[in-house]
Amino acid sequence: MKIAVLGATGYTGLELVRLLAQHPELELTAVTSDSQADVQIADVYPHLTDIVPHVLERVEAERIAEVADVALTALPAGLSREIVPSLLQAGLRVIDLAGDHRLPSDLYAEWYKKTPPADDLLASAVYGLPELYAAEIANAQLVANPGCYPTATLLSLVPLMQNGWIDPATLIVDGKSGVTGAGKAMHPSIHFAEVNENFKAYKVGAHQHTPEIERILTRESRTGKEVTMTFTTHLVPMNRGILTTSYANLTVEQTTDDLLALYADFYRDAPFVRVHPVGRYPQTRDVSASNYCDIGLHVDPRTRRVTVLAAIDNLVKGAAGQAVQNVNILAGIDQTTGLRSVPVYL
Ligand SMILES: NC(=O)C1=CN([C@@H]2O[C@H](COP(=O)(O)OP(=O)(O)OC[C@H]3O[C@@H](n4cnc5c(N)ncnc54)[C@H](OP(=O)(O)O)[C@@H]3O)[C@@H](O)[C@H]2O)C=CC1
Ligand SMILES: CC(=O)N[C@@H](CCC(=O)OP(=O)(O)O)C(=O)O
Repeated sequence: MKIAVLGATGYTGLELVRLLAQHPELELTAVTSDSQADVQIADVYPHLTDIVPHVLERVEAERIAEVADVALTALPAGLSREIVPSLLQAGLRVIDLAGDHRLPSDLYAEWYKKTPPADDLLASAVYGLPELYAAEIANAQLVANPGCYPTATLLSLVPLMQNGWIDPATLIVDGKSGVTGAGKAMHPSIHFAEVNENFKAYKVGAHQHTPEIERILTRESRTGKEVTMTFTTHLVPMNRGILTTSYANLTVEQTTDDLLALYADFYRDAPFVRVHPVGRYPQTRDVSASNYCDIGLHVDPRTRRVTVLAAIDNLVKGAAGQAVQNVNILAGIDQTTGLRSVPVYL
């Protein structure tokens, strides 16, 4: 299958290029950029010298459809919405890494403060979390690749939601992200001096991933009751990685061992989810540059609350790796193809 990466000069786009350059069955055939059009990608990013020969081009749907079967859009929110319809019309299948096709139009307008895509397009988009929706992804024309925080949060909470073992009204999620999560566009709040030797919350009560997480948890909830949660995101002075910590009251008398057995069973066929044993908890270093999501949990017998932790690499399982996993599913090949790389511990 031939693949085009739109927004190849951005952080997730570059990660897509890296993964596709070493993928045994997918072929990278086009890369786009607006600011660096007509320049060889290796001249912009010398680490790609002698590895990726492509010249960056401007987005032109018909031309991309001539050389590719699938377009991966690693573009800013709002821009994907403008470009995706022309890609679909040109006959491409699309995996959108931006948030534009993950929410119904009212929630998108409210949380992204942008004009939403057309309702029929949103209705046709499949939410691309392979551990839950692989069958739907396989036949999709448009896949909405999940957000980074939602990937870690959903994988760490869905087993409990499906079984009704937590009270969703008590759910609190803390997210911590490395700085590449914000993309390469410079903003004063992510200036080196603002981030280095500092730790701060951001978008408190206003993070755009809140409705994405709540909707999928509601869809997967045993009771079907609408889930609302408290969600607070924090910026960590490191390049890659997300760690989420979720807290909720248990509705059952289960122990840590019981819950871990549930998770082990739930993810028995999920090659990228690793459930830690009792007393071991995920850390970002264990998943860095890999497509793994590590999960660990603890039931506090004093409070009857569970703490669930998950770690992912925001650029890989939180974006580009998950997108390649989704392409593998579209292509009908093993979903781990090209994604089995060992995490980079140091
Ligand atoms: N970073 C992360 O961890 C995650 C990001 N996402 C989402 O994925 C998308 C991409 O994110 P990220 O890679 O971080 O973003 P970046 O800001 O790093 O990259 C954006 C890309 O879009 C291109 N671009 C910007 N404006 C235009 C334009 N007008 N026309 C054509 N191309 C344009 C840029 O190319 P150039 O500047 O060369 O023109 C660049 O290649 C975003 O929607 C983001 O929210 C999702 C999950 C995780
Ligand atoms: C550290 C940091 O700033 N991270 C970004 C992640 C953005 C993102 O992934 O945006 P969409 O999923 O909405 O496209 C944030 O928290 O907004």
